[in-house]
Amino acid sequence: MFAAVRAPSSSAARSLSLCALRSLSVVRVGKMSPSHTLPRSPSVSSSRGLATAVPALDIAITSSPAPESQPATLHLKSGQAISGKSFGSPRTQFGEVVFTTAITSYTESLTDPSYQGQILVFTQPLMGNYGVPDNFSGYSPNGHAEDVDVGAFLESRGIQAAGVVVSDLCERFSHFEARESLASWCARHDVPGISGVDTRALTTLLRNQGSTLGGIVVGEKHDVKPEADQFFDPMELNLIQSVSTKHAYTIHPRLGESGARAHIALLDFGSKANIVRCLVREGVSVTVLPWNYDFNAVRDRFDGLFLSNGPGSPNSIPEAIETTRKVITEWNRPVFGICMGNQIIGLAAGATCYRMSFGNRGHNQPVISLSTVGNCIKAGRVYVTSQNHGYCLSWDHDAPNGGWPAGWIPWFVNANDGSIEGLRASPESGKLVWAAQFHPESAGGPQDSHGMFTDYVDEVVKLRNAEGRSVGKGLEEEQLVPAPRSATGTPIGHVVSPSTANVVSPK
Ligand SMILES: NC(=O)CC[C@H](N)C(=O)O
Repeated sequence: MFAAVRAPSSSAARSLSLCALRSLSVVRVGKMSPSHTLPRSPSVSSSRGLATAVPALDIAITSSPAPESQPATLHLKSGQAISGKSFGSPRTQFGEVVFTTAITSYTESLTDPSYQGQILVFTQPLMGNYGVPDNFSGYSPNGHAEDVDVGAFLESRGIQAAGVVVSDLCERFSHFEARESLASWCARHDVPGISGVDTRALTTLLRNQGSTLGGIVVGEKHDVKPEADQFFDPMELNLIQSVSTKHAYTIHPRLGESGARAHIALLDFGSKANIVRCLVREGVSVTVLPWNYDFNAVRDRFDGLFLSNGPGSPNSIPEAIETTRKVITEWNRPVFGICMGNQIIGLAAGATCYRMSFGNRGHNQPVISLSTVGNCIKAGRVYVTSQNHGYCLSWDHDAPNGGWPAGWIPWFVNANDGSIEGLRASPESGKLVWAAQFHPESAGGPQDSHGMFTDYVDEVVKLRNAEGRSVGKGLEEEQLVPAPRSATGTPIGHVVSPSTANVVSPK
């Protein structure tokens, strides 16, 4: 079944270059007629059904060649091979092959730094149909000022996945926010893709055999099986250090620093931008810290700590586990973790983590809440969630409290596979620590659990008021770089200039 899957033939894609006059950055777009201008309507209906003012952008289109599509084969280390044709960057790339059942939001998924090192297979057959927006067009669909800092649409500045596998690649995209095709976006970010693959059959294979290494091989010798040592497991690397910010910076809410309800520190393991958007929209200032920042040296300058998502294995960052252990044993302010953050809090609390057979990636993962917390999460309810993870906290059914130390309880379980989907400090422990394995910030995905951000920030503000503290002042000016304020700034989840200030040295 996997030997001879063929891509439909098509003429070589013509591509054009698109010059956004505002930023003077040059990007390529897919099939369009050369030398014309795309005007932006001053007022259109947004994808969320709201009548939204859109700033007019004149986009000049000029011809320029796109990478030619070439024969390509996806080789799996387990021996299977599936042929198709290349798109994006015409080069060979190895990694872990994982699948997502998400049917939309390929732009958000591909810019999620948690996909570093992974070749992402989309089970949904048609990909690329609504193109790719300009993250820094200066336009925010919901009119949020803070989108200028973290970008309006994407989860980081570039494509983070190592490669892309699709069934049908749509080259004639259509969406009022689209600026280029999926193929030209991948080419611009030097990311290889393969189309014409029966991704549903491939997914069945990946589900049956579990976590699988593979490589997209492009060009003349695409069908020659790579040597065994060319396949490598990215999960053995510290991927977090390459995606975490290298310096601390602060983003204030719309009302400015003086209007902030609290000041939260975010340990950036490869944070999705929407975590920052969700926090800032709750009216707090957020200081984004490198993954190995010595938070304990500055913790009392903040009202709460947030631990982000991130790529790779949680065991690759023992320094962060140790920092977190100190935080949750010595500090009594609210702490929240998402995905990698959940795993780090669990390990710091004394639980263990395992690599799942094929992980949970998609926007339709049901989780059952085991306890009521705040206004959003009620015990016994099912929440449909967005997920992207291959590791999970262990739970030993034969051990007291699942093998977890006293004072820690599971918060959610997955309704499909029974895996642990979050933990919290028990109410009796007096600690204010919660974490979710899934992504309440979504982007993309259902927003059932968005209210967890409101509940967390409310808890932070409640404690601050109860203790009579004023809003945390965050880091001193000289410990920060200026917050990113433009397309040339430093968006979340992207490598920036190095700084060694207050960073724990890796062993
Ligand atoms: N989204 C995430 O934070 C993923 C965490 C970790 N890399 C995993 O795969 O389990």
